[in-house]
Amino acid sequence: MHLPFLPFKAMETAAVLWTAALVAVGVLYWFLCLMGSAEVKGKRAVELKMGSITRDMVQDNYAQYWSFFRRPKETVDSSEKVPAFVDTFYNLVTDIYEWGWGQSFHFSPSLPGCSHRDATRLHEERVVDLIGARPGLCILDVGCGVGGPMRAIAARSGSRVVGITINEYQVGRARAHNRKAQLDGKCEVVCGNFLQMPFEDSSFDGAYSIEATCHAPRLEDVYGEIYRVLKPGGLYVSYEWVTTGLYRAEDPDHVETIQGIERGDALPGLRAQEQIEGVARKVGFEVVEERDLALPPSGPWWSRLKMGRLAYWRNHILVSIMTVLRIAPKGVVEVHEMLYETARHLTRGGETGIFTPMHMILCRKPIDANHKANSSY
Ligand SMILES: C=C(CC[C@@H](C)[C@H]1CC[C@H]2C3=CC[C@H]4[C@H](C)[C@@H](O)CC[C@]4(C)[C@H]3CC[C@]12C)C(C)C
Ligand SMILES: C[S@@+](CC[C@H](N)C(=O)[O-])C[C@H]1O[C@@H](n2cnc3c(N)ncnc32)[C@H](O)[C@@H]1O
Repeated sequence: MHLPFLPFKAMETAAVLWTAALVAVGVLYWFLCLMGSAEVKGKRAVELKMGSITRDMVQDNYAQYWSFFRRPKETVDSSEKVPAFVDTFYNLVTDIYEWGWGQSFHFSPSLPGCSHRDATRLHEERVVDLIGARPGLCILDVGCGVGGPMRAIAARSGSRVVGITINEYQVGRARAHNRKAQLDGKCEVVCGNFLQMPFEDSSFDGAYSIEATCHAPRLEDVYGEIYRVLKPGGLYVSYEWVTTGLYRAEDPDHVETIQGIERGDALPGLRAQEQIEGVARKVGFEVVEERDLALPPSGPWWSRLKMGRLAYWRNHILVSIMTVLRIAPKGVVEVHEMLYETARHLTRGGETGIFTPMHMILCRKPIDANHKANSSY
């Protein structure tokens, strides 16, 4: 009487097992391939590469980077090697940034009721108004990353934008994004060092840098180059990473936070807010306006970092699984851990108010600059 019931039970169990297996495969696929892709889709977890570094060299490159930027600030500061290590840094982090943050590698004030994506775009479009970018002008993006800001600024203003980055891998990514966004007619990307730019004197109508000049060992070198390539009367705006007036060098917590930011972001040494204006004037600029865009009424720029904590854990599990499966090269877990630590220090810097990534300075190259320069020789 019970005989027909047994096979039915076995079939039911098998069906349950098969369904569970299928669901598990589906969840794994979703976890590995779909989830955690950048806000503007383009990078997925399974596509993480380490820039132009070959798989077997990732761990070595990370070790070299870490031992260089862990050194006392005074020895990093003056080193001629900084641009090469910054290049290594971006080989290591570019894909992780795109995957976990998007195509714009900077912060923005959080705005109530506004998505991160919109807040980012508005922070970028502010540049258009500040430097008066418009159709027919050619604008320089100093330290352009993979071109998120460049595309927003070209689309909004109608200007042609030329970006420069030291990292060859970013050049390839930026050009691919430009083509995909059908902005390759307006946006151009060049690989080079912003301390010695491959551009003619007085060749740009305007210029901007978003969270990039902090990588220069001496700010006067990059500001001097920007001054050189700008046309007289041209405007330049920069969003600078600086310590604020609340920073106390005698407070060990402050020092630990700032050093943590420097180590994890390839910075030769953060400058103080009040130094920026003097450097701009020293190279010849007139300073039109200077303001910390992080101050109220702006919402906290670090809230996006805090909200992302759960996602960082998921990402940590993902990169660990992918390293075990040999999909990602060895060393990615360490790089990811370094970024996690950096996010902690950046958040602390924001919460204590000792650090801002958006000290805005707007400068003009004097209209009679070339005349002045010629007559002084
Ligand atoms: C201007 C610079 C970069 C600023 C930011 C774009 C990046 C600073 C710290 C980065 C991140 C920290 C944590 C990562 C997280 C652990 C990972 O799972 C996903 C990516 C992060 C969120 C990553 C994204 C970019 C940053 C916010 C510097 C270099 C001058
Ligand atoms: C944090 S990213 C910001 C990128 C971009 N401005 C954005 O907001 O998305 C800093 C950029 O500066 C570039 N950079 C740093 N040092 C450089 C140098 N010496 N010459 C050229 N580019 C440099 C990096 O390659 C990177 O593209």
